[in-house]
Amino acid sequence: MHLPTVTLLALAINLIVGIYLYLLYRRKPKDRCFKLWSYSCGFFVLGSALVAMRPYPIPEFFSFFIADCLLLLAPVYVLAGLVQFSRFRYTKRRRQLAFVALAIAITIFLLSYPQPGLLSIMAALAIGLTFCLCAFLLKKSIITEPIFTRTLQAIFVLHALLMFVQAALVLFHWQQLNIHGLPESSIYTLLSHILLTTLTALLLPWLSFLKLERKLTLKSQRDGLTRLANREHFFNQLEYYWQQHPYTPAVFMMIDIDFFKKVNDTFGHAVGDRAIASVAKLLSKQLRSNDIIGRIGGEEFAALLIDIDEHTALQVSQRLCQQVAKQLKSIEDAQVELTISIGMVHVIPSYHDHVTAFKQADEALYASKQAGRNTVTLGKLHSA
Ligand SMILES: Nc1nc2c(ncn2[C@@H]2O[C@H](COP(=O)(O)OP(=O)(O)OP(=O)(O)O)[C@@H](O)[C@H]2O)c(=O)[nH]1
Repeated sequence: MHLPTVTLLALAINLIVGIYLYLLYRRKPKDRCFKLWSYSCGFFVLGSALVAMRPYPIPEFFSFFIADCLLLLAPVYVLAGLVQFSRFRYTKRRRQLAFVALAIAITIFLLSYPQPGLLSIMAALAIGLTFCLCAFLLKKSIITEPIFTRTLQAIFVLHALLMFVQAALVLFHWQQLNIHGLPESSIYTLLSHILLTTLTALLLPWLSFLKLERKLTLKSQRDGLTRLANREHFFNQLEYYWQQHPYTPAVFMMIDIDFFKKVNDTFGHAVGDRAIASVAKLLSKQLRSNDIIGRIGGEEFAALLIDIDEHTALQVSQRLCQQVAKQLKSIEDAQVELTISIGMVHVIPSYHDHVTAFKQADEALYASKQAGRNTVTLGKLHSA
């Protein structure tokens, strides 16, 4: 294997990917990750170019110390770009810690650069640890595309292992290090390092595309006013539940705000909107996180309470009515006295189809309205 040729190829690819990422950043300046990753490619290219100059008479300060600092900054910038795809909170304290860690690494590089072997070990360990952090961040990723995130994570872990192997190789061949501060046997780890870096640079932009896709999907499933599932998404979730849990009992619930027309007529549409949003917030707070809830009409909501018996469901729904009446006595200084009516049916998906459940719950809701509102009616369902 001719190392200079492979290095040149990797430099060219990273340069092209770096320019491509920078152009993406110029097109979408809000996606700062593209800028960070394009800088990362730039650092890798500059660092590798300086490393390639080691056999030539240029000061070791540049070909060793500066080169290894640049090579370390490459994964650090990858890491910084990954933060926005994870649930990791980048607090002020964590930022300070990151700067301290980077400053320590650079000081160690500075102290060890006259000793190329030692510098190789330190650089490999620092780069390896940074790749471990990248894999850790991806574990907390908001991207729900397991094949993609796991592939990228595997590349980071492999890269980290490779760097640790390289450090071990230098340590075990301390007496026979070449001009680069590396043993001859490390040529394969170096080659793999170059290939993995290039592969990472090619894969990273996908993260941003997947995030955009996720954002658009979420937007199309949510109701703009309440942030609950919209009608279509609610019924999709319902169908999915019917298929996945045929024998788990559940309660299908229809919820409607009472005399809402009067609220609009008396206080105006803006207060009406706030009232709908407040009821939605209270309902989702009162239900469990695995229950399904959506806004299926103007002032009408539907919910599926999962794995629950009739008696408990009655208690839950009565509590919902009480809490709305108790907590929503005013909206933005307007003395709005909100109440809700509920109609519900107890279902076992394999015995009852969801269209009939919806119809029966709606009839039960009508019965609650007829009974004077601010009340709950439990409808009866016949097996399909
Ligand atoms: N502010 C606001 N009002 C809405 C929205 N969607 C529907 N509405 C209003 O909600 C009202 C619903 O009125 P009705 O269906 O007659 O029912 P109600 O007045 O609540 O009476 P009952 O349901 O019988 O207790 C209508 O006036 C709609 O214009 C919305 O998104 N925002």
